[in-house]
Amino acid sequence: MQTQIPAPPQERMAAVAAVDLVKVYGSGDTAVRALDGVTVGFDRAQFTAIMGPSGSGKSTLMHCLAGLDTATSGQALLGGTDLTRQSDRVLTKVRRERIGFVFQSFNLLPQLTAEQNILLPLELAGRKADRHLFGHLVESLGLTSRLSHRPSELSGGQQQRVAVARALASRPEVVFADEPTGNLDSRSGAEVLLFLRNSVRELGQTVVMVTHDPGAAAYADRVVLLADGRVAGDLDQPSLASVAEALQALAVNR
Ligand SMILES: Nc1ncnc2c1ncn2[C@@H]1O[C@H](COP(=O)(O)OP(=O)(O)OP(=O)(O)O)[C@@H](O)[C@H]1O
Repeated sequence: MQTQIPAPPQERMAAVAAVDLVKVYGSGDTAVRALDGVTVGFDRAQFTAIMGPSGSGKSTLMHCLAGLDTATSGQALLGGTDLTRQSDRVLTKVRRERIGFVFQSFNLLPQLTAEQNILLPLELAGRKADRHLFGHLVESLGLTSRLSHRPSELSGGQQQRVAVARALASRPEVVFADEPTGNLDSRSGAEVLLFLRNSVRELGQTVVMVTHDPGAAAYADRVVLLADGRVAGDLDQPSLASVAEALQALAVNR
């Protein structure tokens, strides 16, 4: 008799995963193997930082996992969806409806108010805002009195907090943050990182962040280290000291 192997329960499946992911830019003598067989999973309701030396493939990995770039081979899985097999039309829909983005440069629309910026992805997806979640995000990000302001009337820290609210307002399966504190002073940066960490703890949000800053990575539950397009380390409950030490070891071994 054949034994049926039960499928893994949904909650145990990684929110996002790369399976033997390869990305080659260009061809022939000038080809660059930016990802060289990366296999890694990012659990639900966990805050993971991706770190590694410049050129190690951090942005490429994030872009492939977010459907912003296509891998050469392997799988980029969001829930059960392999993004490497989807059309541009489907990828646009996936990015709009299932992923939240926070970029270093905020990327707010200058002609819209903070509130309009926060609600724009929901509007584009034809979905109604969850007013309770909206209220919670705005209040805990300290934006209540800033909702009618345009980005030019906000500080960098406030603009990034609007971008964070925008990323979370649709309850996406994952928030990808690319150097979210890169343009912020240390206090504003800490506010954004604390909020991201709380959104994982309190809202069960999954967050994957690329950063160069060991201090920022220490807010995460886990740090995945890349070197030369491969996974080169994995730290649970990282501290500033353990992250700095791991990065130092990578630099020495290069
Ligand atoms: N569009 C592209 N065309 C050709 N090569 C590219 C392209 N984008 C990235 N690369 C190369 O792929 C490799 C990985 O780049 P990637 O930007 O993913 O690294 P990174 O770890 O994010 O670097 P950094 O920390 O400097 O931002 C590098 O060698 C880079 O030069």
